[in-house]
Parts: sequence; structure tokens; C-alpha cells
Amino acid sequence: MISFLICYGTGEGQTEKVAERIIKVIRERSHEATAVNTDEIPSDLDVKQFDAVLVGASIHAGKHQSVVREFVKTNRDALAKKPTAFFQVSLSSATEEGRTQAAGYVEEFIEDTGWHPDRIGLFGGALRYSEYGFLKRLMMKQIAKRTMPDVDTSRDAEFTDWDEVEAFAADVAAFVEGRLGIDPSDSNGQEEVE
Ligand SMILES: Cc1cc2nc3c(=O)[nH]c(=O)nc-3n(C[C@H](O)[C@H](O)[C@H](O)COP(=O)(O)O)c2cc1C
Repeated sequence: MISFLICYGTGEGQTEKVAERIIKVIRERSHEATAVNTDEIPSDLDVKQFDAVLVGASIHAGKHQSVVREFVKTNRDALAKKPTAFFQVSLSSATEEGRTQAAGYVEEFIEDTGWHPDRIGLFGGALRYSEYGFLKRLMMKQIAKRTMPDVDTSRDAEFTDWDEVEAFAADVAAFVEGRLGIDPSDSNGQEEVE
């Protein structure tokens, strides 16, 4: 059994939902997964105690959560010694035209933090107008109308492709199993760890 740490930043909860889906896939492979929201990092969290680490962040106004950046910078040396993956949630990944921009956010993150994850997943996010305050709702509806003219802005919209998220999680898990020399069949049938 492999122990995974999944550390993520989230503004309105979509990256948390993605993290939860990744964790489900990892646990279905009978591995152990610990989720940590970067807004509530336990003071005794020790990255070195985990076999593999996934870091997730979303994009707001062209930036990832600064706490996620700080987490990665603080733990860069420990991360470099382990199998790792990064996943990003943004509106840019929801459209063909936005993909280059989404990749640019990751490049900038890697350059800034100096961390080179083994796997990278880029996922479309969500627009939950019903949960935004007045100004944010107005601004996001304008951006959506401009960048996604076919999308109905009178209701909340989710652009995350959950099959892609699950495929990413399975790929990361398989990569880590290979790196650590763990035969997935060894872990099948074990009890699921909460
Ligand atoms: C105020 C605001 C600003 C945003 N800015 C960007 C942006 O610059 N680029 C982008 O691709 N997506 C942008 N988004 C879309 C978010 O990345 C998307 O809503 C995502 O699902 C947020 O994930 P979270 O709920 O985990 O924070 C923005 C969303 C909001 C609400």
C-alpha cells in the first residue's frame, strides 16, 4: 500500500471536488490518501512521511493560490525526492482556445517554485454564479460571455471532465506503483483506509 498526500488550494470548492475524485480513485486501488486544504495545513504535517504527493491549485485572476506556491517552495527539496504530480483547475482549460493559456499558468508556476512534478493534469473548472457576490458574479458572467459565447450564463456551469480526472488519477497511481516497485495486484483486496 502506498501513502499519498493530496494538498490543494481552492477558492469556491471545485479543486476540492477534483481532489476528492482523485482520492476516490487512489483508495479504490487500495492505497492510503490524506487530503489537506492549504488553508488549514496542520502544523505537524510532514511531507517526508508520505510515499507520493499530489498538489492542486485553481486559477483566479491569472494566479494560483499563494499558499499553494508557498507550500511547494517550503517543501521543494522533499518533493524532489518523491514521485509527485500537479493538477490545475481553471476556466482556460474548459475551451480549446484557452488551453495554451492554461499551460502557461503551469509553466509560470514551475518556473516560480522550481518544482518539477512527474505528472501534470489540467482540468476545466466551474462557474457558480449563485455563490458569488454581486461584483464577482457580474465580472464572471462578462468573462464567460466573451470567452464562451455558447454557454448559458443564467445558471451555474461545471466544465470539469470527470473521466479525464479519473484517468489522470489512475495514471498517477500507476506511475507511483511502478516507481516504488509495488505490484497493484498486491494491494487489491486489502481493506480501504479512511
Ligand atoms: C474571481 C474569479 C477569477 C477567475 N480568474 C480566472 C483566470 O484568470 N483564468 C482562468 O482560467 N480561470 C479563472 N477563473 C475560473 C476558476 O479557475 C474556476 O472557477 C475554478 O473552478 C475555481 O476553482 P476553485 O473553486 O477550486 O477555486 C476565475 C474564477 C473566479 C471566480
